[in-house]
Amino acid sequence: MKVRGVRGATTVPADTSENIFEATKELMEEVVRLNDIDVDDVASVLLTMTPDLSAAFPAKAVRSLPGWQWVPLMCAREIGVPGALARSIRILIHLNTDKRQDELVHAYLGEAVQLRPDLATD
Ligand SMILES: O=C(O)C(=O)C[C@]1(C(=O)O)C=C[C@@H](O)C=C1
Repeated sequence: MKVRGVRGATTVPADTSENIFEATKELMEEVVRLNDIDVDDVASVLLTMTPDLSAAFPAKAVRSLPGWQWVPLMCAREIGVPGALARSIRILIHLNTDKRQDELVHAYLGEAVQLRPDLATD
């Protein structure tokens, strides 16, 4: 078992707490599904949002998932690089796993697929 990182990113159409909550839950559930993650193997989760998002803490959405209330979470602001993809939420899950780093599947949903086209699966 080693600690590995698995990533995800998504966007929201507007800066509302509902959008942030729903998009974060959807993204987390997709990364969990793609990698068959057991919450007991998760060390921590880092979440970032671009500077144009501030209506809610995305950590709250993660904590609402069944079994995730004890996982250490941290939200931070993404660097505001000019021209970067707007209204973006990113997650980095630190996971204890027997998988190699290249066996983990990262999820870039919707418009966020353009952030890492090299990782696109479809
Ligand atoms: O993977 C992403 O979400 C990206 O936007 C790409 C990238 C990178 O260049 O590796 C850039 C900024 C983020 O903080 C994380 C990773």
